[in-house]
Amino acid sequence: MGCSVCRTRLNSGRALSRVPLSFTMLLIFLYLFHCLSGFCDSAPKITDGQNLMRDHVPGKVHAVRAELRWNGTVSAHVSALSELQESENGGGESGIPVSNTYGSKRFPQAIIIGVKKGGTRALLEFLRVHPDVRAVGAEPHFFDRFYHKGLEWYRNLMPRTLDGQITMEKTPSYFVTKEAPSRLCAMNCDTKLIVVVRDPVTRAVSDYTQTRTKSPGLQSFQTLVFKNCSLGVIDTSWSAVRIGMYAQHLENWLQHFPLSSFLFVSGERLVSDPAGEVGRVQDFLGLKRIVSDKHFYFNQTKGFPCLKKPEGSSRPRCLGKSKGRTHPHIPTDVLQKLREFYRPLNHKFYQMSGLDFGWD
Ligand SMILES: Nc1ncnc2c1ncn2[C@@H]1O[C@H](COP(=O)(O)OS(=O)(=O)O)[C@@H](OP(=O)(O)O)[C@H]1O
Repeated sequence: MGCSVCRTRLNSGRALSRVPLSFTMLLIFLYLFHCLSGFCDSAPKITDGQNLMRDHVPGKVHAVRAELRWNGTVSAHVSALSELQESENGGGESGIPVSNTYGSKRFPQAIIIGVKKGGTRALLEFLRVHPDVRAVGAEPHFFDRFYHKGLEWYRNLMPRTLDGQITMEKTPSYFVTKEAPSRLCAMNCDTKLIVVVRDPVTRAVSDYTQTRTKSPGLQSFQTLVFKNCSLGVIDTSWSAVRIGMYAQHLENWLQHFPLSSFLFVSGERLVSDPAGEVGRVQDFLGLKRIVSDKHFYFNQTKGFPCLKKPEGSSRPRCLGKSKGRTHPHIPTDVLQKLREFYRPLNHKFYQMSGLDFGWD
């Protein structure tokens, strides 16, 4: 019995030694193929990654997936994929920490600095469809609220980018923050600045609508907008009014940046012709015009253009409920007074920017 076992072992040993090298290679190849199909228990599954990325998948992920199909180095590429997920999620927007080392965190080369309620979120989401744009999801508020945290804190918030990709963020309050231009210039005076502007009257109503959503007991618009109601004097200390005084804010920025650093985007045209406005932005950023008409459709229920395929999703998506709210009715004479107040300021802004937005 013992001898027969020994004989068997000896025979199988000899047999094994005769196994051709090519057969071993075939086994290795089959194993790698098995893993790449997502069945290796020890390796993270690509399908899991896809679920994590359901909201934001950068264009570069497709390239990484392609590499996953054609190369055998599974773990390196899975970690690259994880990195892209984290970057796209604005360094943890999904709440799922993913470790990675792919690309590098850079200061933004372009920032959407304003204006509040202008359509800044729509613009950023449209730009994120571009494979060469990487952006922080949340508003960093570095140059207004968190400047004391230092530049490294700010840089760390940024998604990792590959060479040739543009890092972006949007914080609409920068446009009205006195210190923001000098602070931003101290970081990089060549930063490209994008300002989405919207008719200041509608913008003020939009701003008021948002505040009222948060504080339902808020006084009426007409109570807040006047310093002296009977004389029709507008209260410029009310932020909903002050933010729309674009010429004044631009003047502050022009102390530190040349006009050529700015691109003014029409908030109205961003709704009526999103591809046209995004086209201008892509040119300004020196990007190939990839985001085009074919990326948008008009959603009748929402009443706004939506993305057919947002970054990271194969399903159409509109912006959330806080974008495109129904505005309350404001008496026409109140709106008229506000329009008159803004008229000279708008004209000054048209002169300064070299663009007539046709608000009056
Ligand atoms: N495609 C699309 N979908 C939804 N909403 C759109 C879109 N394009 C522009 N807008 C307008 O964006 C307004 C909100 O502006 P912001 O994103 O700059 O607001 S915020 O400052 O970040 O709070 C928001 O203002 P309200 O309509 O007053 O809600 C919209 O009018």
